[in-house]
Amino acid sequence: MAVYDTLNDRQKEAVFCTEGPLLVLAGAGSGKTRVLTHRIAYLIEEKDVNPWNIMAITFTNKAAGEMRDRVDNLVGFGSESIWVSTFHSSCVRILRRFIDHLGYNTNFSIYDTDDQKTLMRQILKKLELDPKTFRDRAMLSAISSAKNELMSPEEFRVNAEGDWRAKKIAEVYQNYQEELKKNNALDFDDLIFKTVDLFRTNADVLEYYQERFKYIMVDEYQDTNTAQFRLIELLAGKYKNLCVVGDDDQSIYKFRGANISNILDFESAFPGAKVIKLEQNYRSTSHILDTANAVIRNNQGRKDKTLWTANGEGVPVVFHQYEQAYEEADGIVRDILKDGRDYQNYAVLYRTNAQSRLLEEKCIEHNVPYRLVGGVNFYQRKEIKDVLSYLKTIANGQDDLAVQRIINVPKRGIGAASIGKITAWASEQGMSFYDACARAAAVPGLGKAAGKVAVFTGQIEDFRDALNGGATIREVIEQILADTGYKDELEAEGEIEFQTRMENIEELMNKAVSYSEEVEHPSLDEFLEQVALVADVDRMDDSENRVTLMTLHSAKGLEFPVVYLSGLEDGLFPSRMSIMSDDRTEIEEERRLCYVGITRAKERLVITASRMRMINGETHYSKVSRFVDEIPEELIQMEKLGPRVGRSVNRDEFDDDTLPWNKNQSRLGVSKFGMKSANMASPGFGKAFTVQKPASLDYGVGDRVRHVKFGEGTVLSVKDGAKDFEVSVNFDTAGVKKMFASFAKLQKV
Ligand SMILES: Nc1ncnc2c1ncn2[C@@H]1O[C@H](COP(=O)(O)OP(=O)(O)OP(=O)(O)O)[C@@H](O)[C@H]1O
Ligand SMILES: [Mg+2]
Repeated sequence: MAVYDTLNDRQKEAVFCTEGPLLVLAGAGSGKTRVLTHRIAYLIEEKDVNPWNIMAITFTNKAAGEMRDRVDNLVGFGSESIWVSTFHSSCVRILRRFIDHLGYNTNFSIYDTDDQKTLMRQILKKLELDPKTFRDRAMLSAISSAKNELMSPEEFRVNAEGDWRAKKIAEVYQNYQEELKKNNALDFDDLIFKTVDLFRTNADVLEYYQERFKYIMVDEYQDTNTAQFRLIELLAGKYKNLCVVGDDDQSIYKFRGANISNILDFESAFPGAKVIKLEQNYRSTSHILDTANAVIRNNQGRKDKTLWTANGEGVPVVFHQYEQAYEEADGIVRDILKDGRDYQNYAVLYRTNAQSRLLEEKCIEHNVPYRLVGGVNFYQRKEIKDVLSYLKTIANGQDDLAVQRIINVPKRGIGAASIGKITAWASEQGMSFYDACARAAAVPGLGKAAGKVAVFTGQIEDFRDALNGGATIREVIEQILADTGYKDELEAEGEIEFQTRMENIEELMNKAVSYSEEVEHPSLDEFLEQVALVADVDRMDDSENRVTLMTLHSAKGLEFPVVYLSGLEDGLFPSRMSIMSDDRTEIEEERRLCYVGITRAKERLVITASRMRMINGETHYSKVSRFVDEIPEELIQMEKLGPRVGRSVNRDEFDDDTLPWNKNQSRLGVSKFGMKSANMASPGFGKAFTVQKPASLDYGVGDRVRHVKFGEGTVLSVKDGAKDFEVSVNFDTAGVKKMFASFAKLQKV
């Protein structure tokens, strides 16, 4: 029984209690997931339960994979026939077998968000509903909520009585379901909805699965929604060997229909349920744990839990406030390098995906390998590549790939065949693709497309004129988005995608603004050059030893020796929306998210914030997050930093009076200032691109130097600019480039 010896008594109790409903309700890091894996092992090894009869449900595919690994390690055999999967993938397996009972074909397709939107747009058109009043995204979200609550179109209609808009939505829902069925398709929410439907209407199918899954376990139970609850209730209906583990303090998916009462009402839903509370945290030091407890204590209406640890105090939690968001990112990466462990020991967590951009950049700049979880590398994102391709085309039009990328984005009716003809003629004439486009009328066989190409080059010329006439890069980007119809095309894809993509583009615009503020004579060429330096991530090696960058939401259930919680600013985290909401539970959900973040850390927790952050091209001044204020002073250490990287602060200095707002002025603690005033307010403003200017350079004119991207070259000139050395290098293959010394990091060879 050596395996179980590593469990404490409470954990053992939970592992050995195999029959009947069981709720393990416990705080973070108390070994809930560990109980589940050991319980599976115990069932198989000690209770002779056939692995085939065990189902374990986790929240993400990643968690499912980890759980299977853990079970594999413990049991070593038979783990492949245990169902360890997410709700959705379990349901797909069930439906692939039995959905014909509901009149679908078992080879049904699963619609992703894009498919859903396409379908929805068709329906809105068919029903002649004004797409401004009935936005596809809003419709889909209403339908999703209905499905999460197991509400059919008919029920929706009955509920909608007397409400004109709701009645319309009911009609949309009805049509949407009919179309899905016609296409033999299910959307994501249908997977669970239809499985519940199948079980409710087919007693024999339900019984088959009840017999099959004699033992059911659910991790992260606090985040199940009503439909998922029903599903579990049905499956466990016969044997009632259901073990769920969760932590009401970690419920962070209310916006996806998670219903916290599933966990709070477990005992009434499953009479005779045993409840076990785990109180020892094995993950974190007491400083970290006390910090987490101090924060979550501010939520009302929670089941009070005591959580202690024998891990010792550990090092204090550290808090840094930086002046600028890029300094914050830089400070984090430098701290990682200073701390000096293998990279895989670190996770940097943030509230919104847009925050990853600066972190990625600083990792690249400092040569720190990283993995971005649940997101695409900023510069690999379609919209960023598109906008950069426009800028490259405007800059000189010599980058054929860039021009070809956007010649039909947004759609201008210039097809692959036309592009092929232009390409062929361009190479025949020995000119660039863009130059050929500019002479479209001369391209043989282009026909009607020639006119469309001319419209495109006309637009590019307009943008060039604007730039030459003094427009800023940001203004040109805005003009591109509006004049080409790019923004409209994005918007047509649906609200969620639109918002995310626009946020990313806005990040790029922030970058352009920072750049323009920084240099005396900003130029598009130089901007693109600087972007190219950081956009190049290909040289990253492929090893597992990387820093993890991810949102707080995707960090659930995971643990890391060192965790950085970044962007702890009122208005960002907690989010501006939650602060403005009259519904107190919104802030409480943010606070739970903060609790999740803090409790990911095993040994070291570093909390960071920035006083200024660019959001949508405007500088926002933010107060330190209220969550930081909830941490008792004795637990948190304000560390002094060098003046260039960040200013040392102690809590008194955060007093509202010292900052350019006061409590009464701004409920949000966020004030907006125009760029100029922001610049005056802080002499250090706007250095998103430069690292500290080196005191001197160890190379001079005539020396040979190496650059990570451009290779070797000879230094042509060095200019001692106000903020940095400007170095001009003639690279052997890449030609002459002008760059900032601190940024280019040239090595003398
Ligand atoms: N009895 C124990 N002895 C030693 N280590 C333990 C014990 N119980 C749990 N741990 C370790 O503590 C850490 C946290 O455990 P686990 O991930 O199971 O907690 P959890 O309650 O699921 O956390 P979360 O709420 O974040 O999901 C893991 O590294 C686990 O291996
Ligand atoms: Mg867990």
